[in-house]
Amino acid sequence: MLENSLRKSAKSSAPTAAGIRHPDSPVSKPPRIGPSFAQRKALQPRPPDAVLVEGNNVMRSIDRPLPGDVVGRRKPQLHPDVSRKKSAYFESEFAGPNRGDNPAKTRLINEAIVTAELKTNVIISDEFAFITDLAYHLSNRYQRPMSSIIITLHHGICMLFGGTFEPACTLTINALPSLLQPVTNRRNAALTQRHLQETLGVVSTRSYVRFEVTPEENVAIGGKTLATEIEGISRDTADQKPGTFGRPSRPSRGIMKSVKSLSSFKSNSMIGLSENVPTPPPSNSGETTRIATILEVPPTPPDDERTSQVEEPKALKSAPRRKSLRFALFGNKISPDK
Ligand SMILES: O=C(O)c1cc2cc(O)c(O)cc2[nH]1
Repeated sequence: MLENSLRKSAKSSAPTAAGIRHPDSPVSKPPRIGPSFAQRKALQPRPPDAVLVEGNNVMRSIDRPLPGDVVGRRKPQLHPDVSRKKSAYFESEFAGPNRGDNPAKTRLINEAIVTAELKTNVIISDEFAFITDLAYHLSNRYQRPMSSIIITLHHGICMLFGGTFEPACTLTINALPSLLQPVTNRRNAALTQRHLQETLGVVSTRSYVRFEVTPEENVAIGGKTLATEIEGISRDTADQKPGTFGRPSRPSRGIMKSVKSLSSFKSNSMIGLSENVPTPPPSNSGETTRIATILEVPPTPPDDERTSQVEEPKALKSAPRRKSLRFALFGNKISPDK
């Protein structure tokens, strides 16, 4: 597709274990190949494992800074329970699940789509693994099902970032205003840039994340905006209140229609994980694999999603690699070297 010299030179460079190749920069010299990602990860200084809640296997760190914390500033130590509740409060306030009193509306909002567009000059040979990992990361960050995540990936493109062609990327995230609050953005920027550093090998200083608020009026599916859909639900709910006089509810445009329209959209045109619809095969293989059961609401972010101490690796041509979500989903069905 792209036949420019950047891509050609990148193509000629040896692929790494992760199947990711960084373009040889015509401007600055490409970095020397260093130790593998696993070796670098093992060498990285990591804070000692957090004290676990006594007597069980809860793996969540209690020393993780809360959203809005200035890392490094001394703060009074909170009791672990208080700390966890406070963290959970922020997580649920700024990212779903929203718990309104209208279930149909709540569901629409909790399943509102988050789109992400990633552009990078790095060449990713296993697009499926990369995009699946990113989708899982965003599904976790924004607390919505995988079927509510849309990602477009443009890789191996010609990108001049801050005057050099070193590995870099831009990521634009579109979501409803409630999901893109300043505190949430601060946290998600750090966590997502760290994710990109680990999966793409792009240091956070060369990864530009842009959060774009997209109001309900500005998104549509099936010819109807989300705002219209929500208004319809509210109107129908008001109509159905006992003792109120409103227009009779029309079954074809009622609550169930609204919910059904979204779910049928999800199962028909999206991955439809809960429906056991086959997922796209890895781009480099012809096989079709069924995804195992996946939780509708993703689990609490794993312990490794700490915002602090995001290490900047030396610029390396070797590909970073971390265990793909696919292995959690598919077990041994896919060979790890794909
Ligand atoms: O952006 C969304 O998540 C979104 C838009 C939209 C429009 C619509 O008519 C629906 O029924 C659902 C929906 N979700």
